[in-house]
Amino acid sequence: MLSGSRIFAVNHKKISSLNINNVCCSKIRASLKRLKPHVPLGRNYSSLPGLIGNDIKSLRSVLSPPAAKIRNIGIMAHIDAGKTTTTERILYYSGYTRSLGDVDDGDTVTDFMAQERERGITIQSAAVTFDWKGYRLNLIDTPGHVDFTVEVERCLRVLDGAVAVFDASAGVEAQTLTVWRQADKHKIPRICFLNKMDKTGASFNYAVESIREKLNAKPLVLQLPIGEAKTFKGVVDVVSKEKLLWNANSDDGKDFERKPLLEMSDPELLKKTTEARNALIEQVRRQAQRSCPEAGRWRSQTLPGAASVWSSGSRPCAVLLLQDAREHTKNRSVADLDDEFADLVLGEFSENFDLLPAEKLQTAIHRVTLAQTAVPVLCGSALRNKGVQPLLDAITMYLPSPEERNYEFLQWYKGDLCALAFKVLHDKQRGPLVFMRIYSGMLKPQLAVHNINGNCTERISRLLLPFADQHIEIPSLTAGNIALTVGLKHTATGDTIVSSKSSALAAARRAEREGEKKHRRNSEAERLLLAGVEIPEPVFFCTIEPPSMAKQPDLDHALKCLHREDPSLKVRLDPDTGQTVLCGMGELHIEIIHDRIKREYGLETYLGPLQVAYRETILNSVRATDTLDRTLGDKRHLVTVELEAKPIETASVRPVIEYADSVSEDLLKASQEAIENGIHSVCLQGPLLGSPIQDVAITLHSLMIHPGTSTTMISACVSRCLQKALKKADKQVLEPLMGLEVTVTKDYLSPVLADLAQRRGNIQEIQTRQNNKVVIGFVPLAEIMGYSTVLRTLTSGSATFALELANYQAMNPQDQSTLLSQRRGFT
Ligand SMILES: Nc1nc2c(ncn2[C@@H]2O[C@H](COP(=O)(O)OP(=O)(O)OP(=O)(O)O)[C@@H](O)[C@H]2O)c(=O)[nH]1
Repeated sequence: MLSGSRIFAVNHKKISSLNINNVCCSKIRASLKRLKPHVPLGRNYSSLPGLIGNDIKSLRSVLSPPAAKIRNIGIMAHIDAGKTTTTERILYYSGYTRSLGDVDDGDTVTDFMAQERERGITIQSAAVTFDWKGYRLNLIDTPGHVDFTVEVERCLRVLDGAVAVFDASAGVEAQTLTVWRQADKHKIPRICFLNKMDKTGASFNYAVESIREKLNAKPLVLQLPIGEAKTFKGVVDVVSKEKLLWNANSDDGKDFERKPLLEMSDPELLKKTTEARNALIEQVRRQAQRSCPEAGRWRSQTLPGAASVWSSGSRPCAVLLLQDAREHTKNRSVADLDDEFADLVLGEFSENFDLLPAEKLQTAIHRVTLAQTAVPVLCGSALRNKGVQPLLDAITMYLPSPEERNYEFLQWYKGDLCALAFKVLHDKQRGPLVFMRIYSGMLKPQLAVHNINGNCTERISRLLLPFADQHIEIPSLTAGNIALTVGLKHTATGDTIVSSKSSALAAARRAEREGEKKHRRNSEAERLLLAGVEIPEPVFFCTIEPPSMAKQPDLDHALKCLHREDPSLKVRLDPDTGQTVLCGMGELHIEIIHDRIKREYGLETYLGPLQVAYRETILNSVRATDTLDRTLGDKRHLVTVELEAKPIETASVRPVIEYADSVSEDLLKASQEAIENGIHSVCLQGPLLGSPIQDVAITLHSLMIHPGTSTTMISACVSRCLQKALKKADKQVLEPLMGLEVTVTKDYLSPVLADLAQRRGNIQEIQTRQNNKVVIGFVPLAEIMGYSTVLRTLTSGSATFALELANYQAMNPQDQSTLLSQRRGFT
C-alpha cells in the first residue's frame, strides 16, 4: 500500500500474474537478499525540469508532448539479467533521481514493494515517466520471474517498443524466450542490450550468436565492446565510428568521452569497426527491402533477376532497377525511403560505405526495427555505469513513437476516447488509482467514461501525470500518453475505457462492417477489447484463514482489492468446507499475496498446505439419461435429458458442447444457456479430485421440457445427468508437467541429475553454455515444490533454474491411486 504522495509517485507497480502457468524460477541470490535489512526510502529525486510553481499553462509542452516525441517502452528479460539495475541508471542519467539505487542494497526506484527490496526481484511492473534529450519516455520495468508473466504480457500490451536485457555471460536464457515470444505476439519492436559485459565469462559474440540462433532474430550489431569481463571499459559506436570510454575513476558513469576512431591511435579497432559497419549497412539494406514487401514484390515480379543484381552489387543495372522501382512506388513512403537507402548504398556510396552519413543509416535502422525484420544490439554494464546513455539514445532513435505503431482498432474509434487500464493500485487515501494508456482521444478530470469489460460508466475525479517524484495534476492528456486516474472505483486491470456506451457500440459496428469485408468478424470485434491477455488457470492453491471469524470481511475486502490489481489471483469458496481458497500461478505468487495481506491490510492470515491444481479427464465415451420431475407450489417442472460425454484432444478446460439434430431448435433457443451452465458447473469440479475436467466433448442427444419448467431446473437436470455419465466413465488424473532448465557448473552436474531422476524428471538435453551446463527437461510440478532450497543445498548456491508449465500429463496408475488415497485421507 502506498503511504504518501512521494512514495506513490515513484512506484506505479502492481502484482502480477503469470501466464504460462507457472512456476518458480528462482535465484539463489534472492534468498540471500532476504537476510538484508529493509532499507527505507531515502532517495534523492530531481525536480521536474522547467516547472515553475503550478503554472500548468507554461508546462503544456512538458505535460503533453507531441506524440512523435513520446516513447512508451518496456524493459524485459530473464530473471536477474539486470533490468532493474539498468532502469536505475536510466533514471539517474535522465535526471529523474539524484543518486544511484542498487538492487543489492534494496533502494531502487522501480523495485519499490518491501518484498521486492528484500528479495531483490521485481514482482510488479513499475511505470515511470521522465525526459531524455527532448523526448518523453514512459518506461515500464517488468518482472523476470515466471510467476509474474501475465504482468509482463499485460504491460507489453501498452508498449510501443521494448528493450530486451541479456546477461552477456549467459546469452538467451529460458525466460528470455518466453518474453521474446510475448513481444512477438504483440508485435513489439525491440532493441537488445547485452548487459553485464564486465562479468567474468561475458562474451559479446556468444550473446549475439545466441540471439541469432535461439530467438531466430537478425541482430544488427550497432556497438562493439572495448574489452570484455574485467577489461571492459567502453563501447565503439559502429554507426558513427566513435569510441565511447568511461572514466575508470568516475563513480556514477555520468561523464564519458566520445572520440572518433583514428588510424593513428586505434588501427585495429578502426579496422574491426569498418568491417562491422560495412556488414551492418549491407544487412540493413537487405532487411529494409524485406520490411517493405510491396516494393520488393514489385521489383522481383517486374524485373526477374533483380535479386542476383542486388547481391552482385552490379551498380548500373541496380540503379536502373531502383529508378524504375521508384516510379512505381511513388505513393509508398516507406518503400521510397528504403529505395533511397538502397540507392545510396548501391549507388553514390557503393565504392566507399565510410562516406554514407550516419543519419541515413540511423533512419534506415529505425525503419528496420519498426518492421521487426531485425533487432539492434547494444552492450554495456549497468552495474559499472557503462553503456546506458547510448542505450537511451538508441531508444529515442530506433524505437517507435505511438504514431508510428499501426493499431488497427483505432480506425473504429475515429478519434474518440479509447484507453486501456493496465494497472490498478490501491491507495488508502485516494482509493483506486488506475494507470491508463491512451490510444485515441483525450482524458480529462471530471470526465464520465464507459468501461466496456465491466459494462459500467463512472467518473474520473482527477487526472495525474506521474513525473519524477511528483504527481502533477493536469487538465487533460492526449493520445499516446500514460496517465494516472483517480476516482474509477470499478475499473480493473485490463479493462478497456471509452467515452460512452454509444461510442463503444458505434466502434463495434464499424469493426463488424470491416470484419465482414475481411471475413474475420470475430477476431476484429474482439480486438475492441484491448485487454487481449489471456489469464491462464492457476496451478497452485491453498486455503486462507483470517485470524478470527470477525476478520473474514476484512480478508474478503483485501482479496477483492488484490484481485482487481492482479486478475491472475483467483479466489473461491470451497463448497464443502466453506473455506476461502487462494489460487495462484506459483509458490512465489501465493507467498507474495500472503505477505501483502499482512503488510498492506494488517491481517495475519493462515495458509493451508500448498496444493497442486490437478485436472481430470475421461478415457471412454459414456451416455446417461435423467429425468427431473418436481412440483413447486402449483407449478410442475419436468425435464428429461439424454447426453453423452466423450474424450477429445483440446487441452482446454472448457468442454466442447454439441447438440444432436434431433434436439428441437425452438426448445434449444429458450434453454441453451441453462443447459450450458449446467454442463460448465459440473466440468469445473471433476468426480475424482474436484478438479476441472479437460479434453471432453458433451453431446446432448435428447431434451424434453414440460412447459413452464424453470431454467434452474433445466440446469439442475443437465448437471445431474452429466454427473451420472461421468460416474460410469474410466477416469484419469492429469498433472501439470513443467519444462525445467537448470544452469549449473560442471562440478555439480551429477548431484543435480541424480536428484532430478528421483523427482520423476525426464531429461531431454544437456547443453554447454560458456563454462556452465544447462540441463533441459520436464518434471511433474508436484515433485518440484520447494526446489530452490534443495538446489541451493546441492550446489552450494551456484545453480539457477527456471520452470514453466509445459502441459498436463496423465499420472501413472500407481501415483494416481496414491494421490487419491491421500486426498481421501487414507494415508
Ligand atoms: N556484474 C554485473 N552485475 C550486474 C549488472 N547489472 C546487474 N547486475 C547484478 O545482477 C543482479 C540482478 O540485477 P537486477 O537489476 O535485479 O536484475 P533484474 O533483471 O531486474 O532481476 P528481476 O527483477 O528479479 O528479474 C544484481 O545482483 C545486480 O547487482 C552488470 O552490469 N554487471
